[in-house]
Amino acid sequence: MGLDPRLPESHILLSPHQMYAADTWAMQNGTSGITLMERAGKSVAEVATEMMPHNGDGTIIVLCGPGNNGGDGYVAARYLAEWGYTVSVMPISDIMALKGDAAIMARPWIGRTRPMDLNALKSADLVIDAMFGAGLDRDIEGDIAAVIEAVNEGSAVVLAVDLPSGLSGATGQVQGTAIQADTSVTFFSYKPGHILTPGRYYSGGIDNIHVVDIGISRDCLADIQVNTYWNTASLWQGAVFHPGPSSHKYDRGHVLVLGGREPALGASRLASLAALRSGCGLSTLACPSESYSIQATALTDVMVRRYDSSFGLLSIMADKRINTIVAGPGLGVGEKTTETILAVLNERRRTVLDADALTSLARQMVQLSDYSGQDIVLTPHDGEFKKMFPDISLDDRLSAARQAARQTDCVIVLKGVSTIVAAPDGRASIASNAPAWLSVAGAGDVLAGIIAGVLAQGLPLFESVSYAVWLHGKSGEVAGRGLIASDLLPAIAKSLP
Ligand SMILES: NC(=O)C1=CN([C@@H]2O[C@H](COP(=O)(O)OP(=O)(O)OC[C@H]3O[C@@H](n4cnc5c(N)ncnc54)[C@H](O)[C@@H]3O)[C@@H](O)[C@H]2O)[C@@H](O)CC1
Ligand SMILES: Nc1ncnc2c1ncn2[C@@H]1O[C@H](COP(=O)(O)OP(=O)(O)O)[C@@H](O)[C@H]1O
Ligand SMILES: [K+]
Repeated sequence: MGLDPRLPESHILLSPHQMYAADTWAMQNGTSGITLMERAGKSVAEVATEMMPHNGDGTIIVLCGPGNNGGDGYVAARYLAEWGYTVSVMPISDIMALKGDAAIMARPWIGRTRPMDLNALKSADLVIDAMFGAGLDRDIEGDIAAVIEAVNEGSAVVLAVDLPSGLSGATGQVQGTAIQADTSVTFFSYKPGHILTPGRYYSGGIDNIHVVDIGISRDCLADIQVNTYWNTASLWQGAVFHPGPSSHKYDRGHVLVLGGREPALGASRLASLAALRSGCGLSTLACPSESYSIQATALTDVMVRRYDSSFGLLSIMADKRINTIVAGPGLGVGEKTTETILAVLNERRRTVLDADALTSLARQMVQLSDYSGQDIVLTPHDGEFKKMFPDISLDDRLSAARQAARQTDCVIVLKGVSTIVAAPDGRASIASNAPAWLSVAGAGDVLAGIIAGVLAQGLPLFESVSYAVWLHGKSGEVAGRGLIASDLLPAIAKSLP
């Protein structure tokens, strides 16, 4: 079982560097490194027993690396041997070169230590991967890569200690090659690499990543600048708006969606309906005269207005109750769209820029940072991101989203399997709840509408956008396999927390 996302602070993610700070804090406040390692290794052994036949049959091999991850491995091997399992250690480096806590923990190991044997690894029942964890600092190559490949090709069930070896805890990327684990045991908190993809899959999937308490007090967090979060209820539940008995629709905001011309008329309809479903009080779709009658006929719950120029748009926006704008879905790419967006931005409402708006802005190189201090959300998928930020590499998506947020002073929603929300102040959330079948035409339009519908309710920006991304993923799960974008609309209502 993974961590319960409703637990307070379960959303905190610590990078490997921050985790070192937490370990150090614990050691300076009375818990020795040996004690932490003893608890870490014991918890690994406990999880291992759940992965083995209960009659004690089967063989376990513990692959031990040159650092403290290897130290955890020696402790786990000792407990498993004590509990009657057939366990051996296969070190991947010279045992005499072990240092510090790992050297101390290797000493009491009196069980079988065997030389590297790839065939034995392939046919073991369980392999415990204690090669590298937080200390991975370069790509895996050569003999160690061959060990990893043998484990991945073999039939053994694999338990990773802290992180699958070869996986970066900071980025979720594979460095050279990585262990494909069935289960992982990590300490104190998840790391970003467990939630980001592909790291989440290498770690065994979110339900198979155990977070265990090794006695580090939460007080350490006061000294660590936590700024990365798992996008779950514990992050935003305090910020979600629950209408009270006397609440009125005007308390819940009014979203204006800018619609365009054929052939993408459905996109803006999806966004305007998604906004309503997400709890805003009113939703209006403004569209050019030529598409007015089509949109007005298609929509019952959304008000439809016409505008043919920026001036026309401004007269609609003279209604100050309109507090959130969505521009992009079906709007068309070009100078006219850029002009419309600039007119909207000057009105200083909360604004979601998606799809065609992003492509248009990328072509015109508008300085979004000129609108600094305004609540603007950009929702690029990878293609749009590359056009908007050609100088930012997407190899490390978390850093990329953060960099773009800083550069534009906007909130960036970098869409994908693990959608990232990054704020200009450095905070970022990573979602893990979107099912693969959410990737359908129009799903992005629905997301833009959900974000606007939540933002219209006036709650804090970063938490609101993170919540909206979660709600979108949850709606995909509720709508189920085979969904089309419009199926998400009724599913939003069923997914509201
Ligand atoms: N006292 C502590 O600090 C605790 C540490 N813990 C464990 O310690 C781990 C971190 O320990 P370390 O900092 O020693 O780091 P690791 O044990 O993850 O690895 C560091 C060692 O691996 C080598 N290395 C890194 N990348 C390599 C590559 N690509 N190819 C070959 N060699 C490579 C480094 O040169 C170094 O010798 C955590 O992941 C966790 O499992 C836990 O026991 C809890 C307490
Ligand atoms: N493999 C995947 N698993 C889960 N969600 C995904 C996956 N691929 C894409 N998504 C999500 O699907 C949505 C697609 O949005 P987008 O690319 O804008 O599509 P469109 O423009 O057709 O509406 C985004 O919310 C994205 O995060
Ligand atoms: K490991």
